[in-house]
Amino acid sequence: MARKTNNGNVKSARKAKANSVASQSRPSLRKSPREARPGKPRGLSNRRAAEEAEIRALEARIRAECSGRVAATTSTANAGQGPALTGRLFRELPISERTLRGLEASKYVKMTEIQSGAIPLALSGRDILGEARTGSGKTLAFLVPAVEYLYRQNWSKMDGLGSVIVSPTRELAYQIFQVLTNVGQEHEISAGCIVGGRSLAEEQHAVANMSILVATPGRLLQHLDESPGFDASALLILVIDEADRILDFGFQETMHNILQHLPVQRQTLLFSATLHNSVHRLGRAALRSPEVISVHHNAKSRTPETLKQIYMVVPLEKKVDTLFSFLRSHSQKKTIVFVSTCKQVRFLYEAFRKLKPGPAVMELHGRQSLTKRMLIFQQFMERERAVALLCTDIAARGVDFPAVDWVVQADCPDTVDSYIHRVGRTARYESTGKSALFLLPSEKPFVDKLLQARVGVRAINAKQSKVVSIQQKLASVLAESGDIRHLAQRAFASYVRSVRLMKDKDIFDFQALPKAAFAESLGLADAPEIGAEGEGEDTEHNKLKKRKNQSALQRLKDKIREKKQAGKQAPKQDEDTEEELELDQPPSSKKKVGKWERRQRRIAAASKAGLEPAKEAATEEDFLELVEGQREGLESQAVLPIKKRLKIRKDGSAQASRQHVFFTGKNGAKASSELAQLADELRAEVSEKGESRASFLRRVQDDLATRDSSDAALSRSRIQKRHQTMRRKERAAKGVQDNEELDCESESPPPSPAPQQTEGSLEDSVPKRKAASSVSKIASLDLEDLEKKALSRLGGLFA
Ligand SMILES: Nc1ncnc2c1ncn2[C@@H]1O[C@H](COP(=O)(O)OP(=O)(O)OP(=O)(O)O)[C@@H](O)[C@H]1O
Repeated sequence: MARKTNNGNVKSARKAKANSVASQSRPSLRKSPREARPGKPRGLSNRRAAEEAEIRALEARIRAECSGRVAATTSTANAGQGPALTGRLFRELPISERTLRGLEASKYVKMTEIQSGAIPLALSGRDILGEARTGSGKTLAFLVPAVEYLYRQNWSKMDGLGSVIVSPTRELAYQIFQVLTNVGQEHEISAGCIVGGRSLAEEQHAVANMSILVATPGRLLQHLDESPGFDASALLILVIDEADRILDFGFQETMHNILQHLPVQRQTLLFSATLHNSVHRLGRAALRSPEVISVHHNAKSRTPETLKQIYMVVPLEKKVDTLFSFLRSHSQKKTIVFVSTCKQVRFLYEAFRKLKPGPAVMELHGRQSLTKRMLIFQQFMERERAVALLCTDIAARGVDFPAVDWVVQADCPDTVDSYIHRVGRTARYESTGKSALFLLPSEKPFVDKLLQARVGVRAINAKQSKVVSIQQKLASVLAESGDIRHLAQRAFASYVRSVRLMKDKDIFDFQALPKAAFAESLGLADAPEIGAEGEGEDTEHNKLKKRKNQSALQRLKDKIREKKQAGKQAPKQDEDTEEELELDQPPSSKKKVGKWERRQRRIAAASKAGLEPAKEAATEEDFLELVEGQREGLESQAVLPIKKRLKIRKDGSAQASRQHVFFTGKNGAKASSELAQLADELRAEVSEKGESRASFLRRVQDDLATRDSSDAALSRSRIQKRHQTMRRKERAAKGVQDNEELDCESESPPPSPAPQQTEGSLEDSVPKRKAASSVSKIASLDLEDLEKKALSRLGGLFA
């Protein structure tokens, strides 16, 4: 049985037994299994003798059943017509009992199309270029031949590296390795997984003894270059999974260097759900007259038929609200959310952790440590529902999370191929799934590209009533936490930069991005600058530049905010601390609670986040509505109006520039409400006269807004004048002249000093009762004044 070592490698507990025998001779390079075997002495035990007999029988069967050449492109008979499984059993293949037991223990009995197409050819020693839809079982299509080849060669650790599987990401490498340990559990073959992010020295000790390695390209090359005793010169079989991604990731050079270390005479298998031209180019360099197995070549759709795909047109400034609302409406689902950059993941994760959309949120991106990535990966695998994984494209390829209900692409992918891989994280194998793509209005041409590539998507709108605005909440979160504000700035900058760097300028229009509104939607006061370097980040240089361009008022506000935040600054967490790994609702620490209690908790959480609890129960059907009058798959105008709200920051300043800002003086508050009442009355009157309600409303509101502050100042000066007049009259009644009074004052004991009159502290200069009556009088005076002016204007308009 295989056992795991500390560094995650798997070794056979009994592999040493055969080593001494195997090391006596190495198989010659690029021999067919049949040719390679005779030079290799085998053990003498009965079991070994039985295995020898089995191997001989297998080789005979492979020659008879698998060696016939096939056409350059093979499409299976029922390509794309039905379930992934064919009627063919693994047991029918010429493979060892050990592998069969491993497959059956993992519940693999029947083969999928790509397996039944590729495995027999691979067993016969052919090079293969294999293309099949996401989730169609490509992993077994290359693992079974890889294990079998080594078994038939009686390969041991003394022979060096016999088989290597190259994967573009650590997560995928880890997953392939897990499948390998299941399928190969009965074999006495040592296997390991080597990926970046671990100690090279620790791995160096182990790799020299490995017969099969699953590796990321960079780390593999590092070992080939630097690890003493690591010998790949006798390699039998090279597998490149997600070959196109390996090239996209810029691993071309690395792959070519790796190939320099490998024998020319070897078998090579190359697999992906999307094989494009660059893969064929690599294929020419790495493969010898390959068989092209393209299972879904003639299928109606390039994506699984059990996948329902929709898209929504979401303006950039509504994206975060829409994503939050989507998760809230699908709180019991298992969802993967893709965004363009690590920094967006970081920000959304921290923000959503605070605002709690409903499902537990998790984050996965390339800036996490390996340990953390693996932990999150494992945790998301194990969660069955009520969880949302926010991630970058590192989780887009190959990873096989079970039972994912929804894939949401919050940012448009760079290519159709990326789209196909992302949505492929759901509807895997025989299960169903759904995907939603958010497109900016300027990105709508991407739909045509999808349709041209045989990817059917339907236009859907989000129901307006189900989209909640979290902008105000985000602004508060940012005001409270300097760290999250910093993340928001970085998320903004990295997204904008990513759009600018996109190659497809027909889809990605950097100029069309509503940057200020986008920044506001993230809770930021204004858009961070996007410069050539250190873009949008809080570098000293950027801060200085920003300050220079700001108004004096803005600078003062920022200063106050910074001071406040300095007081509240939470202790900074180390990026890789274990606390950060904890989920919002870790399943292990959860006590079993009743339905009622769960609901109460949900309500409490929702009200804490300032959200109405009733909405939390909304279902996906409540959230989505089909765009009417649209042909399936065609573009639509899916606009998502979201209620405009007055955004008041913690420091009291209003956020949106076109908002009506109320006068905040003690008298002003009253005046404002009365003015609003007047405006209402006038509106009713005007609608009778037939003026457009909207234009009138705008006019009166503008008028009121500009007048609020000047009226308040006017009121104060009138009160002052009236008081002075009253005092003068009182004195005149007493027969005292102003100058006499002054003289008197200098001679008599000094009266208590008159309070200084400052703006907004009018009542302090007069007795309280008097002040109150004055305020109401002044307010009504102003109203009369305004009313007269408004009516005279209306009279002019409607005369
Ligand atoms: N023959 C089979 N019988 C039952 N389940 C299978 C079989 N083959 C594969 N599966 C299951 O189907 C799922 C998808 O398989 P796999 O990850 O190999 O797909 P893939 O084609 O490599 O997908 P991707 O293109 O996304 O990498 C896995 O959960 C796997 O266990």
